[in-house]
Amino acid sequence: MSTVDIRGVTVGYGTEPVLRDVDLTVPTGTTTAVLGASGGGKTTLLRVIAGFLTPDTGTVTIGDRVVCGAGRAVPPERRGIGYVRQDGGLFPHLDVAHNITFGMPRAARRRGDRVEELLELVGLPAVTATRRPDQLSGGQQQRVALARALALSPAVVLLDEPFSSLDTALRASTRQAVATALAETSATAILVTHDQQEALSFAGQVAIMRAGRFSQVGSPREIYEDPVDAREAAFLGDVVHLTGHHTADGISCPLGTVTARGERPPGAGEVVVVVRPEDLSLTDSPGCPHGTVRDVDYHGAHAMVHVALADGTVVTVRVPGRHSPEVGEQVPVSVDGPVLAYPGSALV
Ligand SMILES: Nc1ncnc2c1ncn2[C@@H]1O[C@H](COP(=O)(O)OP(=O)(O)OP(=O)(O)O)[C@@H](O)[C@H]1O
Repeated sequence: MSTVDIRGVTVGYGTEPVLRDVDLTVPTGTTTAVLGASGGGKTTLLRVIAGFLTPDTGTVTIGDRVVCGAGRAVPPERRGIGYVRQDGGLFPHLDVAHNITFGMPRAARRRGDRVEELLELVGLPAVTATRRPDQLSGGQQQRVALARALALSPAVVLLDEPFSSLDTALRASTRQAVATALAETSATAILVTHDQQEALSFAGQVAIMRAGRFSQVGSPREIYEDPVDAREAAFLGDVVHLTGHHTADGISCPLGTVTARGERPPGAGEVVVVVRPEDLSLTDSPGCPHGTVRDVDYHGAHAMVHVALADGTVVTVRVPGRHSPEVGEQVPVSVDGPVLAYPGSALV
């Protein structure tokens, strides 16, 4: 049983802390994605968990063992952790089999079927074993890197942006293979990424890191559908930001009078109304505004339709690609899903 528990971790490289009083619990056998902008401290967190960096304060517990803090510092090789780096970090002069068995005790290395077993686990054919890294695609190299990380049956696997160098198609298939392999080994995994789609689709829990702190930790749906503020909503996906005002009937905004879910705090004054383009539609409803299609970004499966409403506000509506209207058309815009509201004024 290897829950990873991080409590009150503060750490930096100089005078300024990079992580400030960070808490995170990753339940045993689950995957958490740490999502954040570049430079936010994601890799630093992995380094602390792995034991490459000692925090100034706080503790890291793996299972029932405190691995750092409270006067203890278990060295990296004794933490039971597998680490997959952004570039895979394979030894270029060794074939795949030797890359995978590199850290294994000699007795285990002699058991030839372990390599085959690990290759199968990450979805690679047994013939791959004799190839060198430069004879593999980027996605295959990342799968070998995972196989190597899993070779010692670690309780915890840390993945530092392992898919970021791959192109879109390879990225999706490699991600799927890695997710399946992790599920089969029941390892507790932490994936660091700055890709929102990757975080939402890969992990059971997503932790948003902003300036060295977690601004929100929750399931992918909680994070996407109920972000803590307007900035985080925009970080997680496309949004329409509008200024609204409280009235007796709800919040009045350019889309009409709407009822906001999850307003923080509920009450008075001006608010930022946040709605996702997929929660708007080009259909008529009582009291809905109309506008003129100003521009259409066609993406095949869907299109982003930019509509200028009568008061000059421009909103973006996501529609199925085959339903995209022509520029200049007059269209209604209805709210078709949840609306969020936060204190303050719309961001521009
Ligand atoms: N070895 C180091 N010495 C000094 N500063 C460092 C070191 N490593 C990282 N930093 C600084 O710490 C901050 C956080 O870096 P970190 O690599 O943890 O961020 P990140 O969220 O993983 O970013 P990215 O997504 O770009 O990899 C950055 O400002 C970075 O410049």
